[in-house]
Amino acid sequence: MPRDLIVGTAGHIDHGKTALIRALTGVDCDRLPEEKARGITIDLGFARLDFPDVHLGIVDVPGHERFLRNMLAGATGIDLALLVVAADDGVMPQTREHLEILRLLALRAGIIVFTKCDLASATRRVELHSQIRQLVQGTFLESAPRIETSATTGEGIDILRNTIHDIAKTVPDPEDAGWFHLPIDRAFLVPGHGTVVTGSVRSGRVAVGEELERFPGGDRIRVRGLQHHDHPIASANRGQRAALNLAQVPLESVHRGQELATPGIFKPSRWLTLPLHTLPSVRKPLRHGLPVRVHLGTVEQMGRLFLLESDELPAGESQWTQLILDEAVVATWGRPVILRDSSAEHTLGGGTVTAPTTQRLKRRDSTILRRLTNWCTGDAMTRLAEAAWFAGVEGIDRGDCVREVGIPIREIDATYSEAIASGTCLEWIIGKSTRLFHAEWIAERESQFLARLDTLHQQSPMLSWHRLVEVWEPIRHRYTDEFCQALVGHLCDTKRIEVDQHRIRIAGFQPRLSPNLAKLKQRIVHEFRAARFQPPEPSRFIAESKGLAVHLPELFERCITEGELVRLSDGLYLASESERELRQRVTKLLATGPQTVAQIRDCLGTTRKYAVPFCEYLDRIGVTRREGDLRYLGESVERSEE
Ligand SMILES: Nc1nc2c(ncn2[C@@H]2O[C@H](COP(=O)(O)OP(=O)(O)OP(=O)(O)O)[C@@H](O)[C@H]2O)c(=O)[nH]1
Repeated sequence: MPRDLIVGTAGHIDHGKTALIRALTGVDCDRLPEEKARGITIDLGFARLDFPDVHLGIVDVPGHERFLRNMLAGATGIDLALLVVAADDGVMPQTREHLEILRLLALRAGIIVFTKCDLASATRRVELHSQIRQLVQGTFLESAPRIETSATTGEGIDILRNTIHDIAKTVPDPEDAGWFHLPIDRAFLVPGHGTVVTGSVRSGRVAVGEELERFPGGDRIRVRGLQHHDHPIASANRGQRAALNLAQVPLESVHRGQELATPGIFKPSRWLTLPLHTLPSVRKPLRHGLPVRVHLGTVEQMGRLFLLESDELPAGESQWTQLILDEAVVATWGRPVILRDSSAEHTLGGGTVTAPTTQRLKRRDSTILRRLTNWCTGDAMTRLAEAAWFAGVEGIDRGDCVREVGIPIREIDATYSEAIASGTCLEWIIGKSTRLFHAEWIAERESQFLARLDTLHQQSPMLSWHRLVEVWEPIRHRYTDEFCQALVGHLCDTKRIEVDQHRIRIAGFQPRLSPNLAKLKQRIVHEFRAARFQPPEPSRFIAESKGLAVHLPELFERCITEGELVRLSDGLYLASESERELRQRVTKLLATGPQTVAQIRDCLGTTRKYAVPFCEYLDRIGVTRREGDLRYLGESVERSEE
């Protein structure tokens, strides 16, 4: 199977790009009547150049500075550039600008083509080589082949054709992202067929009959037919020029700048975050808030610059930047963006998108800047983790990974699992969907939550529990209820909190007593000890505890958990020593034979009021056993004696 690649021209107006493509392929790319009349290229032109092992789609771009937006739309999808320089003119403004744009588009392969060499003497040609050597120094074209040609005499055309073939063979196979993406660069009507759009396929594959998503808008459209350089094809793949016949789509609704993609990958956003590099030719520093013209794929959109590191970005420097666009666009990690000034006179700079959907970020925040750098330069797992960190409470899912991490679909599962296995990310079920969160981001939320709970414990040290809503209230506006539930569940699973229905507390929390409460507790215990088998009623302490009465139930609970009191029944307590003595005395008495409640009462030196519930308590715990009016030794005692 031959490979498919896209070749694009670049260079100053009238430097012979269109004539060169005609000489190479026989195709005249200037198809508009106005282009023919004025002798200049206005819009993109297309041709093909096929070799047995590689098929090249050629995009011819205009050189005129006024049509730079069209040049950008064409240059966005190319794999190999032909930088065209007319031998008589030499390096001119758009030679420089187009080269800068190719660099910003992160192009790696290209050829320098000197045209109109029939007009240049041998000395001029030498000069030209030295001029271009200086221009391309330090760029991807530094060691590119330089071919002297003339479309008029045919000089060098065959050599150029062979060189294109050789270089095309060296262009590494672009990674197959596994999903279809085509930025639309043309739309027209074909009588009898309807609307047709064309573009360079940036990734993946589409077949006739498949459904795609169209952006902006996100509506679904069906591909009724496909063509490749005027020939019907069943499917179109990366690196091909493709024409798609769209079913039931009126021409008026389609235009350059729209994008077609496999459904579910893109998410429109008005925010793009990227490290922005300014061109050395920029005349004055770019200011924070500057209105700019943003080119992304074939899209051109007005927006503003938000500098994240300082208030100005001088020429030839880089800085983390957010672009806020007037209307939402679609991007993925690694997609190139070019910025021009608002009046479209100068290219200012560009970069590749790191965060395609992250909303406004805090400026001058070292954590954010460090994490953005990780997201930009890290391996797939690091990028995924950072995307999850920036997604915060939203988390990310597998679909988001394609867009935010820039990895092929087939690698998602492995990267996703690695992030979980390494402990970098946590996978939680939120409502009905499974989302991935950054473990550190979650840890920060957990600390906030625990700190809040701790504050409540400190404010009410006697209270063992707090209502969940009370803990959650101050921060709930930032998180969904489903997220709150997942967070509490995780804190509980990891044994950092205890949950009792809608009440929570820090695991192992023991209420602390204020001095007044400690005194009250001491008095209670003292009185129970002194009263022995005629214990006071708890309600007795209400009057004397004044404002502390509300804490009495908890105070009694605490006396029990600390082993000072034993609860015999509702409202009836004994000091622990008395309860032990009760069991011993009654056991001893019953060892002599069965006894009535009255006999037990006398043995304990108490009243009937207490003797009856004491006996019932002893029955319950198996110390005694009732038969009619008599009490016998219970099972637990008999067992312990066996
Ligand atoms: N003598 C000579 N003239 C040439 C050659 N190639 C192109 N020309 C002439 O140069 C002029 C511009 O050529 P084009 O091919 O339209 O230039 P272009 O770079 O495509 O122009 P734009 O796309 O408008 O920027 C035309 O009049 C061509 O006939 C060449 O090799 N020798």
